[in-house]
Amino acid sequence: MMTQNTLTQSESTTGHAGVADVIEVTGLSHQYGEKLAVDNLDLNVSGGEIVAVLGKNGSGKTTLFRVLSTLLPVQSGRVTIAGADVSSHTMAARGRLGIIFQSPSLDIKLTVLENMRCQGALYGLTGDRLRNRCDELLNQFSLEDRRHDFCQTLSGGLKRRVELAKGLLHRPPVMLLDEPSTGLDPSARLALWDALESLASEGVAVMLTTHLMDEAAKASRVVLIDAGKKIADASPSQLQREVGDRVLTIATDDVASAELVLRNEMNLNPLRVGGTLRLTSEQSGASDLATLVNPIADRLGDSVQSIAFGRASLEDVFVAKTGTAFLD
Ligand SMILES: Nc1ncnc2c1ncn2[C@@H]1O[C@H](COP(=O)(O)OP(=O)(O)OP(=O)(O)O)[C@@H](O)[C@H]1O
Repeated sequence: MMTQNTLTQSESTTGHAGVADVIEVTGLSHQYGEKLAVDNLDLNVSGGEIVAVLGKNGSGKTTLFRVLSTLLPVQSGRVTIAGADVSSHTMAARGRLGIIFQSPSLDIKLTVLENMRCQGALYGLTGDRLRNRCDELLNQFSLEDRRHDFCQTLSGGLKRRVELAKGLLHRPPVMLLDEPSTGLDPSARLALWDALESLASEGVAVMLTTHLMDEAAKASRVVLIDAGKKIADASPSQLQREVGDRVLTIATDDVASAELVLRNEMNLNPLRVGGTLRLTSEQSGASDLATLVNPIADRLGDSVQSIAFGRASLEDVFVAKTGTAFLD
């Protein structure tokens, strides 16, 4: 039987084709009834890049992921995966994708190897080709000694590694991951990122969605989305430089009063982020933010809990671009 995941021989791909193979999204919009979830979005990912699509809950990440992974139709705009248009050449596009969903896709009653063999069969891999590819991936993800273990006995991190290995069986040039760190402990996250970096170093285009700032900060590029719109697209360090690189964070007992003092008495333009006030060089007009520390401390007096001078974070970038906090 031909399943959704089965590829015909002519549509399947073999091997990574390198940096020319990219995700190309042009003018993509997606609506659920009246709700515009993705709004005229442009996005490109080249082979060898790890691109994190970062947005708050409800910003449109999953919708974008589902359109790219061919689970939702393209309503408006164009999406190509390694040259295959997902609307007109859906099966070819799917064959060029490795997809890791947020919810685990392993059959926990099967062993690691059995899970991989099932996936291989779906992609038309059999015999020596399948055996050799399984061996290669089990080795790459340090899973050789777990190959005959039932997946229900594996930790969350190991399960994720099996999912990655499964997703790569057919050597896709593009890897899509939806919130890949969900449910992983810190060491499993590190292992996952090692695996993603090694994929990228082989020329695979890696795109992941996340609502975690620290995860996005590890990517080679961050695409920030808000209410379905792309609001920034650059490397984490470029984005941080855009907001002035350095940020003064002021924590006080009464953030509303402190904000008034800074605005009215010191002619500064702080942004309120949660219970703190943040100032970049741009907002303060001061080329050296450090010179503001003592005057602000004097003016706010005892209500100041702390004034911290540090590097801008992706949170500051989000605040600067949208005027709202990332985490409310
Ligand atoms: N099937 C649906 N029907 C109607 N509205 C939907 C549907 N799926 C998503 N939405 C809405 O579209 C918007 C974008 O949702 P989406 O799930 O893509 O965002 P997200 O960034 O992935 O959020 P989360 O991190 O919470 O999964 C939200 O306002 C959401 O409520």
